[in-house]
Amino acid sequence: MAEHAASEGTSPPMLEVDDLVKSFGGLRAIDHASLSVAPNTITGLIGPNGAGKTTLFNIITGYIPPDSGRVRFRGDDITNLPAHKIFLKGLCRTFQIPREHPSMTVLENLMLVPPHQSGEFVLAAIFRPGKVRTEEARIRQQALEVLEFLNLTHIKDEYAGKLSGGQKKLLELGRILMAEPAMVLLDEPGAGVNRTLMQRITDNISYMQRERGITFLLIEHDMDLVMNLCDPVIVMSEGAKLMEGPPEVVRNDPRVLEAYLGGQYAAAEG
Ligand SMILES: Nc1ncnc2c1ncn2[C@@H]1O[C@H](COP(=O)(O)OP(=O)(O)OP(=O)(O)O)[C@@H](O)[C@H]1O
Repeated sequence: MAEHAASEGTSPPMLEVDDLVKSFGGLRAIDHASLSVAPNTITGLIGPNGAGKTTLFNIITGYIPPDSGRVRFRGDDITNLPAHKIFLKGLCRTFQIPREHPSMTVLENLMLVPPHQSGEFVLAAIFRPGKVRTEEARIRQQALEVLEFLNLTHIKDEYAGKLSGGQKKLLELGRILMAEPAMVLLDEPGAGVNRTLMQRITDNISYMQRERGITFLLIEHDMDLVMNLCDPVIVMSEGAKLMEGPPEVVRNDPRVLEAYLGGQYAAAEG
């Protein structure tokens, strides 16, 4: 974590959001939001309900256009690019990776992920079967390694539709590893999972950042997960960045408490 702090400011940002604005009718969901994510960090994005976190993710990943402002990924302006082009640039959101195919095995599900497999093309299979076989063998080997890493080898031949909710979440992380993106946006990876599984998910995200150099930006309401995993933490409130800092600083900042309590009071009054 200290390494991140040391490298901040020296390396160019992985992701930059510059003065974004997005309104839905009369409601300004994103209100001149600017923030950046440093490479090789697990950056947390927190904030009360309605702060604009999901809308921000939707704009970054090309699902909705902003009214104004820019998004840059590894220095490239990606504002208004279609979602699939952003994905191919290496910025991936978990649900962009196709959902598991319930009638295929866990192993087959992983093997489907990498883009541009020549095995997908019938003509390639007919005219260059050797190349297809080699590539398939390589992808199979990669999938087996991912399964071993996630401790899922014992269920590699199970149908994905039969997995428990927690196993499906781990398979989702496996699909990220297969896609080899530069950056992943995660929307509440800890939602609806028990503590043991939460720990496995946390460990896996840490591993992907540490060993594979993947940068993460994750929305999470579970403060334990945020405090254990993320550094820095960005706090959003009313459509813009309220503050950013290491988890222990954010946790104790009175502005953050006020933003959350304000939201709760508003909800209670509403
Ligand atoms: N498609 C939409 N049409 C109209 N209003 C929307 C739309 N999407 C989001 N909003 C509104 O924009 C505001 C920000 O919502 P958003 O979902 O981005 O917040 P959030 O921080 O992700 O909240 P939560 O933590 O509850 O998921 C909210 O007031 C929401 O009702």
